[in-house]
Amino acid sequence: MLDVRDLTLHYGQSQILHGISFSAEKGKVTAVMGTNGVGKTSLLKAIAGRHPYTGGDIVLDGQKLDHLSAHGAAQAGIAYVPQGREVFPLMTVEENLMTGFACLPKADHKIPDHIWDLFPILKDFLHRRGGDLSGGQQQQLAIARALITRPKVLLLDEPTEGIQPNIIQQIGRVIAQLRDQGDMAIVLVEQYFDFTWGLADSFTAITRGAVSLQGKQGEVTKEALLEKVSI
Ligand SMILES: Nc1ncnc2c1ncn2[C@@H]1O[C@H](COP(=O)(O)OP(=O)(O)OP(=O)(O)O)[C@@H](O)[C@H]1O
Repeated sequence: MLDVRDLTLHYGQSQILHGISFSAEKGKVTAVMGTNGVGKTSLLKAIAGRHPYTGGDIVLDGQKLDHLSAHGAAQAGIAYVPQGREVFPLMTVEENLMTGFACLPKADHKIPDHIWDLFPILKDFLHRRGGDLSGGQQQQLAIARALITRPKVLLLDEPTEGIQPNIIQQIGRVIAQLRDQGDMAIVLVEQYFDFTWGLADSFTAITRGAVSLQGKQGEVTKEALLEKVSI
């Protein structure tokens, strides 16, 4: 279980996050929502060790993660699928996947078979360059690369952005399947409201860097959430 407690973050003098708290449980999808620029990506970057936070705590399975580096966060079990995917364009699908090995002991440097069950297209395109894949295929590759690290927490930043509807459905099925396996907490930052409403078990809405609404599915209404995350 991931606990984010009273997290603050600044870019220089400018404060972006004003004390964000939320929990993400194993076997659940926890949605973080909000309009453009409220700080969702900054929040994920802080959890993933990609940007320093200025206050608060990040706690994983009861243990405080003390301002870890990106590598340290990955080793601790936090996998991050960034907005825009950051697939290496000149490396093959296989090489992109192998970059996930960096935080694992050598004995675990093998692509597990369940990756091909989740994303059969990646097996077909194993030797194709990342940059030659479609946006949807790159998103699948980015999620697969994150899963290679055997995470306890999977952070997904806008996985449906710029992706055609049939692949969005497929990505939704993969997220549901990973949730149902029950061994990881999934944090989903997403602006596609209906996709998120249909998938998430709990919701945290952020407005101007602070939590404006929070609750489990069944506790918050669609209308109240829509009001907080619409422009
Ligand atoms: N490296 C940076 N330096 C300075 N300001 C930044 C930096 N990155 C983001 N910001 C600013 O911080 C605020 C929050 O940005 P962030 O990307 O976290 O928001 P977001 O909710 O993820 O937005 P989007 O939905 O557009 O991705 C914005 O005002 C943004 O301009």
